[in-house]
Amino acid sequence: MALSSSCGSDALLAILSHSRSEACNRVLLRDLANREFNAFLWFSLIAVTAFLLSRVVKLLCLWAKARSIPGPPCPSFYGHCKLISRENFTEVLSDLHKKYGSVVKLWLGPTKLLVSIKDPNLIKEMLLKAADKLPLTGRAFHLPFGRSSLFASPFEKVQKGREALFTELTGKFPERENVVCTKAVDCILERIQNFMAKGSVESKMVSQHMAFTMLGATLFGDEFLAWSKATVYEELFMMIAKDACLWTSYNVTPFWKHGFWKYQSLCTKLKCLTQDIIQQCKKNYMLFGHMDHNLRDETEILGKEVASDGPSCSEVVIVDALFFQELNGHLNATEEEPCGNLMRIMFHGCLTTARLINNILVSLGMHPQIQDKIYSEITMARNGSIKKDQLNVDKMLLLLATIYESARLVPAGSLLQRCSLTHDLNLKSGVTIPAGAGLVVPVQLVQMDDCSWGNDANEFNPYRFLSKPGKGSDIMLNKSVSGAAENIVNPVECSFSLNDPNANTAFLPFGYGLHACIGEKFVLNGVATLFASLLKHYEIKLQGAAEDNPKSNNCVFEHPSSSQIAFVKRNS
Ligand code: HEM
Repeated sequence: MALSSSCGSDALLAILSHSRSEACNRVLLRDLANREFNAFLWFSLIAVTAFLLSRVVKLLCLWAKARSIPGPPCPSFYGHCKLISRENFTEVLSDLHKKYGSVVKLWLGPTKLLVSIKDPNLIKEMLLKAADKLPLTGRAFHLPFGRSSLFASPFEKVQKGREALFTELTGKFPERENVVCTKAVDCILERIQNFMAKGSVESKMVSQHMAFTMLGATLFGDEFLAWSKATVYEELFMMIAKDACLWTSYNVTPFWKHGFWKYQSLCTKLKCLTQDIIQQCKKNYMLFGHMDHNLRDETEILGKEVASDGPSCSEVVIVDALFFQELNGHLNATEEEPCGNLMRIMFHGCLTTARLINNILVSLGMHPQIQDKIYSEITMARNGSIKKDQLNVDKMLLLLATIYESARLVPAGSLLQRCSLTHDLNLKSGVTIPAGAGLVVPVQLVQMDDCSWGNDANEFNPYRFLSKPGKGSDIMLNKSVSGAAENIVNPVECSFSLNDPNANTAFLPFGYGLHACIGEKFVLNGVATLFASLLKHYEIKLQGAAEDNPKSNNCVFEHPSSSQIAFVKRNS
C-alpha cells in the first residue's frame, strides 16, 4: 500500500515536474523567439539605417561635388523640373551654355543632377569614359519589347550583343557592294509609283515606308517584301513609337490605366507578328538552305560573276537567314524575350532612318540645283561602271555629302545621354562629374555651332564635306565656307574628295564612344543606294507650303514636320 502510494506520488511528481519543465520549456522557447525576433528587428533597423545613411552620404557627396560645376542656383527643392518641357529643353540648354560655359549643371530634383557638355573635345572624352546609359533608356525598350540585352544601360550588358550585330552588319559589305538588295529598292520604287497616282505624298509617310522596307529586307530577307502583314507590322510599330515616351515616363508601371493595357496589347500583337515573319524565314531557310549553299559554291567557282549584276534575292535569303539565326544564337540568353533584339533593332533603326530619309527628301526638294548635280553624278558613275545597272555609291560624293549634311542639321535625337553609375568621371579640363549624375550632349547645338562649322552653320550646305585634294582642311574643318565651296568644288566638273565627317569632332549624329551607333556604315550605304536609284528615275519636288524656308533659330533647325512632295518621272 505504502509502496503503491509512494509510486503514485512519484508519478505525480514526475507528471508535475514534466508539466513544469514543459511549461518552462515553452517559456524558454517563447523567450528565445522573442529575443530572436528582437535581434532580427535590430538587425533590420541597423541595415535600413546604414542603407539610408549611405544614401544620405552619397547625396551629400553629390551636392558637394556638384558645387564646383557651374550652373544656375536651384529655385526650389524640386529643382528646375517644372520650368523645362521636352520641347524647350534644347533652348534652355543653349541659354545656359551661353551664360555658364561649355559644362553646365542643372538640378531636376533633390537627387537628380544633370550635366550638359557642349565642348566637342570634352564630349568625346566623356563619351569614351562614361560606360553606362541613363536607366530610362533601358525602360523605353523594356516596356514594349521585353527583357533583352541590346540598348540596355550598363555597357557590360550590351557589349556582346553590339559585337555580334556589328559583325553581321559590316560582314555584309564584302558579300555585296550595296547593303540594300535590288529587290528591296525595286519594291520601294514600285510603291512610289503607286503613291504618285494620287499626285503628291507626305514626305514623312514615304520616308517611314522606305526605312521600314530597307530594314525589314535586311533583317528578314525577301520574305519580308512578300509578307502580307508587312503594312500592319509597320503601322503597329508607329503606334507603339508614338506612345512609348508617355508610358516609360511613369516611375511605377501604371497598371491601373486603361490606356496602358491597350498599349500592352499592341506590343503583344507586335511580338506575335515578329514571330510570324521569323517562322516564315525559318521555313524558307530550311527549304532553300542547302540549295543556296550549292549555289554559293558555284558562284565562287565562277569568280563571283553570277552575283555581279547586283545583289540577287536568293543570295539575300541565305545571308539574312543566317543573320537572324546567328543573332539570336549570340544574343538570346534564357531570360531574354524571344525576338526582343530584332524588334529593338527594327524600332530604333526604322525611326532614325526614316527621320534621316525625310530630311534628305525635303532638303533636296528645297535645293533643286543640288539634286541636278547629284543626278549628273549618278549618270557619270553609271557610265563609268562595267555593269550599267550597278550603282557604285562610293563614287557619288555629293550624294554622300548631302546625307552627312542632312544628318548634321537634323540629328535623330536632340540629346546623347550617358551616366557613370559607380565612379566619378574626371575630365581633362579639371571638371569632376559625380557618380550617378546624368550626362547629356545637346547634339543639335553642337552640330550647329559656328565655332565648329563656320558662319553658315545653320544652312544646308553639303559642300562643306567636300574638298579639292590638298584643300580639305581649309574647306571642311572649323572654317567658314559660306557657300564658297559650291564654286570651288563642282563634283561633276573637277576632281574632288569627300572628307571624313568624323574628322570634325562636332559631327555626332551617330554618337561616339562605348555606346556609339553600330548601324552607321550600314545606314550611310543603304540610304545612298536608295537615293541613287530614286534620283535616277525621279525628280523630287516640294508642293505648297512646304516650299517655305525651314525653321531655324540658331539653336534648332527644323524642316516642316510634314511636307508634301511629288516624285516627277525623269524623261530619260
Ligand atoms: C539614320 C539612322 C541612325 C541613326 C541616326 C542612329 C543614331 C544612333 C545614336 C545617336 C545612337 C546612340 C549613340 C550614343 O549614345 O553614343 C545609336 C545607338 C545604336 N544604334 Fe543607331 N542609328 C541609326 C540607325 C541604326 C541602325 C540601322 C542600326 C542597326 C541595324 C542601329 C543600331 C544601333 C545600336 C545597336 C545602338 C545602341 C548602342 C548601345 O546602346 O550600346 N542604328 N544610334
